[in-house]
Amino acid sequence: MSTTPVVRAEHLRKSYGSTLAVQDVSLTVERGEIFGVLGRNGAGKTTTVEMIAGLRRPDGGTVRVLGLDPATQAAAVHDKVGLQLQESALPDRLRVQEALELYASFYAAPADPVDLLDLLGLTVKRDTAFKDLSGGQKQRLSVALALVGRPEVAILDELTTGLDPHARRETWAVVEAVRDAGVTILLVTHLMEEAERLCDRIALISGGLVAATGTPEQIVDLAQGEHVLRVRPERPVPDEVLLGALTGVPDVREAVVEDRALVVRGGGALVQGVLVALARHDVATRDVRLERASLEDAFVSLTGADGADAQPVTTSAEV
Ligand SMILES: Nc1ncnc2c1ncn2[C@@H]1O[C@H](COP(=O)(O)OP(=O)(O)OP(=O)(O)O)[C@@H](O)[C@H]1O
Repeated sequence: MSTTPVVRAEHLRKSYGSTLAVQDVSLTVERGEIFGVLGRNGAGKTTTVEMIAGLRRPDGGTVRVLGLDPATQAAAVHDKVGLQLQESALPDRLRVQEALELYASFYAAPADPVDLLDLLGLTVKRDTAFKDLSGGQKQRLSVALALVGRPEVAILDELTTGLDPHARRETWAVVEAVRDAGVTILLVTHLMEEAERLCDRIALISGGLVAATGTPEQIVDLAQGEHVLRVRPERPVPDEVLLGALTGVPDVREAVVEDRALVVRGGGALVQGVLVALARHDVATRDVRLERASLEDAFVSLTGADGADAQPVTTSAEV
């Protein structure tokens, strides 16, 4: 039995003057999942979620949130969507619980601030002024504020940017707790580790287009270089002999020598091909390790060149 998706966006398009921020984005978010919108800075992620939240009107395409049109049914969408946007700021002296109570007063049937403080690990900070919170605590408060209207879906934009690794991990745990409490989550991030750790499915956005959609594993598999094989020769072998042995071996896409180990990227029957080729060149091996390529490898492979804003890709792969 299929249920209505929480979010269905089809062929969204949005320009700012001559900047085509979102060229063609389609995505579907199902109930109960953490869905990641992943891409580099400037890829069009925030513009996409702002159209989903009804903060911006698309130039083209359609959005439905729980069957509602955010452009024409803004009030109804507002009741069902909790928004945590980049860099939310509150008055310095406002205390944590006061902020929650203030936001709760905007809703007819808000969540209990005490429960939210507990869920987000802020109970001990409830009397602390906003300016005295750490970066991670401010972010958790911003999530609490996004949840105060008891939304069915929460949009969290660059939630952990600027946090140290410890605070980041704590925030991830909070996001999972929120999902476990029954809220569907649309998570905007440029951090691949975050997407891999948290998301059930991801839309990888590049140049205003969807480069790939799927689970983190599916996206990794889609990318070239599905596997990374690391082989250490038993005795020292010159680099050129190691690399030369791989000439013509099918499925090898890239090979380098790192710290005396041969590191080979490729797909298909990579292990067999490499080990047979080395044996033919009398290279005995020990310590053979096959690793799956990371989402980071896939990200680079699917969104083009490394570095700043990626070039638009012209194909979209739905997996
Ligand atoms: N209000 C605006 N006016 C003009 N151009 C804008 C505006 N907002 C975004 N842009 C441009 O649109 C493009 C997409 O921006 P958007 O913020 O959607 O990307 P993003 O993927 O969320 O990036 P980031 O991670 O840096 O927030 C960028 O080139 C950006 O400079």
